[in-house]
This record gives sequence, structure tokens and C-alpha cells, in this order.
Amino acid sequence: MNNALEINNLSIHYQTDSGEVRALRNVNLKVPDGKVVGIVGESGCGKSTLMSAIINLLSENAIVKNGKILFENTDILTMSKHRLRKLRGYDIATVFQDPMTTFNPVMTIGQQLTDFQHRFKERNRQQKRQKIIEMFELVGIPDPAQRLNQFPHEFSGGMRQRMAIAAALLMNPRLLVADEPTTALDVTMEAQILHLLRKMKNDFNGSILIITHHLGVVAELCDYITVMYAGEVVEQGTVEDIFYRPSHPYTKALLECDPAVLKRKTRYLPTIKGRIPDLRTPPPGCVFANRCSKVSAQCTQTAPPVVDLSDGNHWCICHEVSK
Ligand SMILES: Nc1ncnc2c1ncn2[C@@H]1O[C@H](COP(=O)(O)OP(=O)(O)OP(=O)(O)O)[C@@H](O)[C@H]1O
Repeated sequence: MNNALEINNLSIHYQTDSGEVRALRNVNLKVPDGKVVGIVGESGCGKSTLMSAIINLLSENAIVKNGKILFENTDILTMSKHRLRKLRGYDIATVFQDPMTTFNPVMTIGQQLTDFQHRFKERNRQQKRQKIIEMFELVGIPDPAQRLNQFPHEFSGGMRQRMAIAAALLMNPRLLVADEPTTALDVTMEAQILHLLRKMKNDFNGSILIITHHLGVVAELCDYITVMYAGEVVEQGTVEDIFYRPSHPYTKALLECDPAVLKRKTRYLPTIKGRIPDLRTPPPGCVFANRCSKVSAQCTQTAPPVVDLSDGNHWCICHEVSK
């Protein structure tokens, strides 16, 4: 199977006055053609850094220490400006947590989404408008033709997120990267957007990379899951591997804290005790050692090995897990 995106051994640090923050360390990830891959982890695990690197929009103080992000065999991190312009929004489309960031508040939605299609020279203005109406129908926006003349603030949060997804798909991208697409929405809206993304998964030919801290989102949508902790990938596998055969103690702890996964109704949600380590001085051994219930002496001293649990498809890094 070919990969729409392949990340090899990626390490990114941030330069700060108090030292270098090792935000990503030796991250490996593949997004196979036509598949949905989810990245999960707590706040601070490096999800946004990874997302920014994929579209080559890292902060000025970021330094790529090593690694590659391959899209069609070309490294995004060293792409020419011209190629990057084609990549962003055309080959790779993005949907962010706050859909307001996608739209210009002082232009009508119709104008903006017509302009979004400027690369499609073969479509005239009328055809571009027709394409938007078709996309709006697909994502469930009622009276699409009338709504083209409205401004972004005239739509609800959920409708704006539908429009952001429509805008991304208008480009027919090879890869859609969605960063916390449901986090800013209430529970009802979230369910509707998840339903929409599930439908898109079947209609859309490209691949999807979805970044979230919400396990329910990945369970509903993904084929593969990457679990990140403190800048490292700690476990990777199919959705079944991660939900039915979790191996890394962090993955297990995440699952135990998730309300959707918890069978019993609890008044207070459990949390993982302790804190993510300071990424300016990550520990020499396992990054999860200070919070792990299975911690042993070697965990605090030596970096954990990669444990292959299923022919390279399901693996984790841990001293205490054996095949
Ligand atoms: N521009 C920056 N300068 C310095 N440190 C940064 C910068 N951006 C992120 N970091 C640090 O890098 C680490 C990873 O941050 P990142 O935002 O990628 O994680 P995240 O998982 O997306 O978290 P969140 O969900 O809170 O955004 C954190 O320790 C964060 O404080």
C-alpha cells in the first residue's frame, strides 16, 4: 500500500530563553492512501507541532533537528516556496479547531469559497458557485444557494465547521489534516460533525489525519491510531489493537480515563496522576516513567526498546511489555 504521507525519525526543538524544548523526538508515522489515521495524546504531547510541521508552518523558534516528512517522495521540510503553495490547501487541506480562522469575517462565504478555487482554471464563476452548492449539500448546510451571500458570523459554530470541511474538500486534496475538529463544539454539534466526517470517509478518495485528545473521535473514525506522549510516539496500531489490545501503560491509562470508554457511570472522571516531564530536560529513560504504575529501575535509566507486537503493524516502546 502506498502512503499519502510518511514521517521518518522527526525531531523538532523550540529555542527558548530557558533552554531548548524537545517538542518532538524521533517521531515515525505513516498515513496510507485512503486510510484515516488518528493521533491522540494529552495537551503538550506535540500534536500541534507535528501538524505545523506537516504544512511547513512551524514557529520561528522551531528547529528541525532531524527527520523527513515525505509527501509524494518529496520532503515537505525542504520544499521550494512554489511547491509549498501548491501543497497547502491543494494537495493537503486543513481543518482547524476554530473554523473562524479559516474564513475572512468581512467577505461573504460565496466570494471566499469561489476564490478558494482559483487554481481550477477550467471552472468558470458559475461552475465554481455550483461546486460550492454541491459541497454544502454534501456536508448538510440547508438552503446552500441562499447562504452563499451570508458572512461567516451569520452561521453557528457547527455550521462553520461544516463549511470549513466543505472548503477543504472543494480542493479534492490527497490528504485532509483535521486538528481537533470537534473540540470547540458542544456535544450535539460534535456528534453531527463526527457523523459528517464518517460519511466523508466513505465518499472521499484521499487520506485523513486527525489530531485529537478525544479517544471517542478516533474510535469512530480511524483505521490506525498513533498514541503520543511528551513528544514521542509510544504506541501505534489499528483501532482494534489500541482499543482491544492496548499495550503501553500510557495508552491503558488514557483508555481508563475516557468517559466514552468507561462502562460504569462515575461522578468524577479518573485522571492520570502526575505531570508530563519538562521537555527542556526530558528524562534519560522512559518519558512516562514518573507516572507509570509498572515502573521499574531500568525505566528511569535507559530508553525503552521498540516492542513489535504484530509484524510491525502494532508496536509500542516499553521495558515492561513483552511480545
Ligand atoms: N513556539 C514555541 N516555543 C516554545 N515552546 C513551544 C512552542 N510551541 C510549543 N511549545 C512547547 O512544545 C511542547 C509541545 O507543544 P504542542 O503545542 O505541539 O503540543 P500539543 O499536544 O498540541 O498541546 P496542546 O493540545 O496544548 O496544543 C510543549 O511543551 C509546548 O509548551
